[in-house]
Amino acid sequence: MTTYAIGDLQGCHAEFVALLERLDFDARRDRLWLAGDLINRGPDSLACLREVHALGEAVSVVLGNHDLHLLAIARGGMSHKRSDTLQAILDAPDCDALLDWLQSQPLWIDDGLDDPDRLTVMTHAGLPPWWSVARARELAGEVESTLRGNRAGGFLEHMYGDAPRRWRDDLEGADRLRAIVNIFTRMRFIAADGTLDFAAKAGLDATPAGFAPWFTYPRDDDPRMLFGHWAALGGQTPGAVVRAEALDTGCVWGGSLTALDLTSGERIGEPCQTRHGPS
Ligand SMILES: Nc1ncnc2c1ncn2[C@@H]1O[C@H](COP(=O)(O)OP(=O)(O)OP(=O)(O)OP(=O)(O)OC[C@H]2O[C@@H](n3cnc4c(N)ncnc43)[C@H](O)[C@@H]2O)[C@@H](O)[C@H]1O
Repeated sequence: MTTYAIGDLQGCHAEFVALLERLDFDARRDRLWLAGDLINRGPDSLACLREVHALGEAVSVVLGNHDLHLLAIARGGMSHKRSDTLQAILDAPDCDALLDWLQSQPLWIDDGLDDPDRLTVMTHAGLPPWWSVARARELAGEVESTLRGNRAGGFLEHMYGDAPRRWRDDLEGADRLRAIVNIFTRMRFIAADGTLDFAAKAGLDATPAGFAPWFTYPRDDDPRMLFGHWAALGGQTPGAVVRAEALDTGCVWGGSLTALDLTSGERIGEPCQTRHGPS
């Protein structure tokens, strides 16, 4: 059995299928971790969602900001954005089943919790230095149980926003859940006091003054942290002082789709077939 972690699909279905073929992936034998943002911007989000859903127990997924955006449109009354490519999902006969499945997915997955040397965690955007693994897992669980419960619609209605920009343990209600979502699914640059920047999305040469990538801050523990979300990193984590491994190599922007073999550390790439994202 081989476990592979793959970065943001963003509707790049042809590349996803080609990558699985290149890996000789067998759902009866192998396992897949997907870093979220399965959909949006790319050409075939519906096929991506169906493909991942059909993999059943062979796949573990964390939710990304674009996955939550789809849920917010479908079930939180939010509006489409101009660059969205989500309509085919909303019009599909199996839309409800796909969305029910998506809404039940976690913000966080881990393996090897009982062994600090083997401990591997995955979230869409990363793990901030101020949360231990146990604390982060617990906080992800607060959002996951809300999404699975009867307050999900209200949560999705109030999920959007950049405030509060800094985590506090005494945050409550919608602010608390929004802060957790923003940290796990939108974080890139943070300040030393824990303030998040939501404006900068390019590479490290555009680091805003007073901020630094989340993986350049030390932690008290040393988990292996897999994340997607930040396409401009191109799969690199320059300056990292923790074990952070970037998986989003910007397939939708003309880059490639990358699979990381979690045991050997080998990276296998499938080039973008057609540049899909808006310029
Ligand atoms: N609580 C909440 N509040 C608000 N929104 C919420 C939310 N929860 C969910 N959302 C959703 O999240 C979005 C905001 O998230 P953000 O993370 O703020 O922004 P994004 O533009 O959607 O980032 P994306 O996920 O597409 O990342 P990528 O690196 O691929 O792309 C980012 C940029 O990188 C650039 N890029 C890609 N490859 C590059 C490269 N090689 N070099 C330089 N730039 C590159 C691209 O041009 C692109 O502009 C909202 O639009 C909303 O839909």
